[in-house]
Amino acid sequence: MSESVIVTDSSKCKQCYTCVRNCPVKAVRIKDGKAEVIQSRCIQCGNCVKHCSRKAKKIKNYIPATESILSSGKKTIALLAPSYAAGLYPLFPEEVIRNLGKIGFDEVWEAAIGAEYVIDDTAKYAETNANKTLLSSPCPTFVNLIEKHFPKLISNLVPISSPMIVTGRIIREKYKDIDVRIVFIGPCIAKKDEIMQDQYLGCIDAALTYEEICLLFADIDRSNKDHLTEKTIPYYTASPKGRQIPFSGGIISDYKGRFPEDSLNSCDGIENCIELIKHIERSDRRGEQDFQIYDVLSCRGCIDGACMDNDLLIQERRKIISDFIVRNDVISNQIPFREHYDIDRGRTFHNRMIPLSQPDERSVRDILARIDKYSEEDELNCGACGYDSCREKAIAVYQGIAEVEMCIPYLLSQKNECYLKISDAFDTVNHLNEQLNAIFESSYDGMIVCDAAGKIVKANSAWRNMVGIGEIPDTEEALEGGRTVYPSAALLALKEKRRVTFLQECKNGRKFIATGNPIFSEKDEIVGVVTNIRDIEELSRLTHNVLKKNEKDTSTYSGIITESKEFGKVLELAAQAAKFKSTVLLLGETGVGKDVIARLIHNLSPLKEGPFVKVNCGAIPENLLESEFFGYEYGAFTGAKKDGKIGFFEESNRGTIFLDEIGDLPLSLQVKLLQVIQDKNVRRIGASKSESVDVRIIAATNNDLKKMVEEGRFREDLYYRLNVISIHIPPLRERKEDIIPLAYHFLDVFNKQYGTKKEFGPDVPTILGSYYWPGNVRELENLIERIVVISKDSEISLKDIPPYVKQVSNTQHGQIIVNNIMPLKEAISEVEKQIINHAYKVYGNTYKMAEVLGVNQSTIVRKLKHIQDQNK
Ligand SMILES: Nc1ncnc2c1ncn2[C@@H]1O[C@H](COP(=O)(O)OP(=O)(O)OP(=O)(O)O)[C@@H](O)[C@H]1O
Repeated sequence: MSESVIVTDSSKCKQCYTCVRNCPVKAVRIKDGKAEVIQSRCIQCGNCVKHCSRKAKKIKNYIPATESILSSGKKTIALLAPSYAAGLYPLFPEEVIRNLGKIGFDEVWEAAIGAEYVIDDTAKYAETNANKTLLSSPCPTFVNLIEKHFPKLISNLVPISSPMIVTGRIIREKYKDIDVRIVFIGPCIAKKDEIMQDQYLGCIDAALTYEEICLLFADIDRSNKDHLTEKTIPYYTASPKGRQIPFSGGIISDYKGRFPEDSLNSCDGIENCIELIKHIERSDRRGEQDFQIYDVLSCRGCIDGACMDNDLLIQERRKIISDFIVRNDVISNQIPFREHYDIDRGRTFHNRMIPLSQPDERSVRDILARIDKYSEEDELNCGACGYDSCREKAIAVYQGIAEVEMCIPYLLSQKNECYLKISDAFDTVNHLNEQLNAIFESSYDGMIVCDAAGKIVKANSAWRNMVGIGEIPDTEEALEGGRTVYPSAALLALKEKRRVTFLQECKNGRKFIATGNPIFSEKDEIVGVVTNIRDIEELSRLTHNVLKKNEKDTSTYSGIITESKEFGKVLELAAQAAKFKSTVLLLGETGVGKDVIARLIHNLSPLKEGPFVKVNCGAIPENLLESEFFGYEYGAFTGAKKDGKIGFFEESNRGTIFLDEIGDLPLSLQVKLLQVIQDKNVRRIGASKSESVDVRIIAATNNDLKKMVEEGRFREDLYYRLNVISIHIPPLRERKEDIIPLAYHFLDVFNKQYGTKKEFGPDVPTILGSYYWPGNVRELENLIERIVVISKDSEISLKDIPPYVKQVSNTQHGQIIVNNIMPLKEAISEVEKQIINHAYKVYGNTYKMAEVLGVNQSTIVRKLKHIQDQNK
């Protein structure tokens, strides 16, 4: 195989894929992001060279070879392509000939001389091969196209050498006894390849483009040696017949009269050529033949060759050549070439096709999936990769000539994802730093960080205040040296390479519990130490104050403890309801505080001086209910007290009757209750007349009364009578803020009750705060009582907490209660938000949260940030 005519300068290639896009035969391979021409597929049309804005495509340079030819002392002949008059414009032909002489050529020949033979030979061949469609062969790009991509049509090519080769052979025949050197000058890249073909070796020695010859001409001007090198050289010219070959259809224009006009056609432009080939293949298959001879040129004629380097329009070039065709007076010594040489003008063609492997459907889909294209919808076919469709590109990937990452939309989405990850990581780091600083600075403990030499690199204000130091001295002596603290936990931890805790005294006389924590590198070397100091006395004072403050804040409704918004609303509603005598219905699970609220309403109401009578409707035997509620007269029934009995209603006259567990009231009594509410009258059993009563009714239940009404277990009319003002008291798990204050409250209550001074140890309130509390406040109250009674030490520690509380707290197995119907996505994000918020309140530490919630710490940081942003 001949050497590459077009190569890529990879340092200039910038992955724009323009060459891939413009290559009509996909002869560009992308490897490691760089384009390279696949010589075995390249047809040297020059499209990639023309379209590369980076000028990264280089064509084989014959200038050095030409220069050595010119200085070889041998007879040198310049062979000008038939388009030269337009290609070298604005140089006029006479100037071109003169310049060629100046740079050292001995003669100039027009390749159009050989064209005359080619035209005749093609006609003769056509006459003897009338039964097949013939394709002219002077255009080397078109010949490459057939040989490398459509070899089936090789037999359609006219086996005649090009005008360049034919003229070259004539020259060699004419000067067969002389060692001549021939340099072809033309507009074509493919000519550089043609001269290297085995069958033409030794015919043409170099093939220059017009641009290259101009560079050599430029040397004349630079050397300013015009007068020294001036010589008149022979110039062999062709007839008009040969000179028209650079036009599209140039060969067949001579055949008028010789062939029927409807048997001749021309085709130019590479895309049209490919279409023509497909058309002929189809026609051949069908045994049809529409034209006998096609004159084919891959460019729009040689006048539009790949290396026509001037700015002329094609029409202007056409005009120049048309004028030139009939000019016979270019220079004084031009020699119209009329000699005849019987040389070999034939040629052979070869099948040079190297087929690429074809993938099956699955392989294509696999490749597409690698760039997130799973369905046809994902295939954008944007063409940015140089291929018309994602599928074509996937096939090219399979064939090893494209790279899967060449997809710009995919790369952009990757870039965005990457950017998001990086910015997330930055956010996380910043956030962590901020958090760390905030924690460090706001810590109640005094904290310092020292380097491996024991020099303080960071100290929080608590530490400075506690040890009584303003500025931290910038020396290793800052600690023990100045006896700021003694002994220094930091220095001891550094020395002993382990965590140390002991009582430490400061210069100002204060004593602290100090802990030094050495920090080790991955190589197990000490890189520093973090020390914290804690003033135990101060801490206990503070705890006491906090508890006192809590008591004060939460005692607006004496004995009722709350810190939550939810329960705060209940209190507000209760206070509002208390102002009127309306019936109030309290709804809520067992132990949530319905009793507490009922008493509150009574105490805040105008009836507060009157009685508050609580009746547990579920606890009274059914046969006694009526008499308990309404009382009875003397001798009303067997077993009745002698002097009769006053009922609950009468007992609560001018006060409040609190009907707890109202859902347990049998239907028979529900009717009677309804009457009392409506008539405000009660009649004792056995009595002849009713007594009026002035009672505020508060009912409570943990049942779903509405459902009971639907099921016929509770009277609807009574339900509406009771449900004038309903107050829902949320369960404790829905107002977690109340748990810890209530826990402290009950601790206080039972300490007083049992004469103890028990305290919660570390982590106990946190564990209590995380428990699910199905029995609500009552369960909490009972648990604290039990702990106070049972725990042995004055500090209540985790071992005193029953395992079921710890277990549920630790594993967060709390049941999630769903009250509303909402879109699942919203619900999930709401649950996530609540869990994260809750974990944050409980742990206040993203690492611990991550551990408990079973996700990465970075996920926690990101989600927390998202939640906080939402709340802004
Ligand atoms: N906010 C609160 N502050 C202080 N103690 C409370 C509070 N809420 C409830 N308690 C106490 O919790 C215990 C249970 O409360 P309460 O009896 O009011 O609940 P309940 O809803 O009426 O229960 P049940 O449905 O079982 O009758 C009581 O000892 C009560 O004093």
